[in-house]
Amino acid sequence: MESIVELRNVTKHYRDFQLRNISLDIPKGSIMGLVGPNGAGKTTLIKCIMNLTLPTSGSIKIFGKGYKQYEKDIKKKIGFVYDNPGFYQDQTVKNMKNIIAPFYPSWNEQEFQSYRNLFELPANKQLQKLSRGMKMKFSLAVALSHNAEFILLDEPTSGLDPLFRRELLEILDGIIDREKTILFSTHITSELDQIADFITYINQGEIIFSDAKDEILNTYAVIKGPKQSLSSELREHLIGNRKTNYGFKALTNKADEFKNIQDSQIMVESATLEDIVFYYGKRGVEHGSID
Ligand SMILES: Nc1ncnc2c1ncn2[C@@H]1O[C@H](COP(=O)(O)OP(=O)(O)OP(=O)(O)O)[C@@H](O)[C@H]1O
Repeated sequence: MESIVELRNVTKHYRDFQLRNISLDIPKGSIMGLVGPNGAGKTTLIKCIMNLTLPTSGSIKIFGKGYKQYEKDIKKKIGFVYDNPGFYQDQTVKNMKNIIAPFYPSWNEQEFQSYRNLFELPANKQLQKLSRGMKMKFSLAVALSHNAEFILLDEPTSGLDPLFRRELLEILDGIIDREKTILFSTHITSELDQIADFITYINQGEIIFSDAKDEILNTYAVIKGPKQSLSSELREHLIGNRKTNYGFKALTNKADEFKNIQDSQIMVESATLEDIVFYYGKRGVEHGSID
């Protein structure tokens, strides 16, 4: 499968934070969701992919090309949505669009106007007078109007009302039919349930898993049982163990093995993405200890 984005052993060192050894492939024509808690490194990773910050080490190829030689070519084919895109805030929607459009040889004015109407963006309002959600919509309308092959969205739904969030997901889902590739970061796992083909979960600067969504949902399960069933062997397979009134509750990445478990008191349930993210978040503090 052709990869639109290829990261190999990418690191980024800040004083108090490190993005560690990130290797990632985003297959052409797919939607990848990037999820992780606050401060996990999602925006840092996205900035590396956009060449807005230089990795400390490792290599990045977009459309099979490196930024050193092909920055302009690459950037023209990316639609980037985030909440501080460096637009001139004193310009109106219409003027800012006129400044941006010539940068893209494949700018599609008709498409921009149809998104502007759909998003109810007032042409003559200054950007600084738009709400956060409206600014995000403007950024989105720009990103979707120059026939970008790769669309990168950093928390595009933050600041958007639930109705528009849903509409946005439908738009993203729809444009995939036209062979585009999408990476978007979010805190809302239900959005990934709806549209993502692949999920990458990062925590503390490291990829914990990156795989096809269906594969992930098959790999993980939520395990519940009474305290007396919690053998040391069982603990080895549990992630984010939690004490409950009944006994324990945890995640496992060995769902298959638990399907055949002999202990009739242990319950095995399908895990949702929200479960997976929740239990991994608990991992550092509670792994293997409920006593
Ligand atoms: N320019 C910078 N200089 C120093 N540290 C930085 C810089 N940018 C980000 N960081 C740190 O890197 C860590 C990861 O930040 P990042 O914004 O990538 O996380 P995130 O996963 O996007 O978080 P959130 O979900 O809260 O937006 C944080 O601890 C942040 O303080």
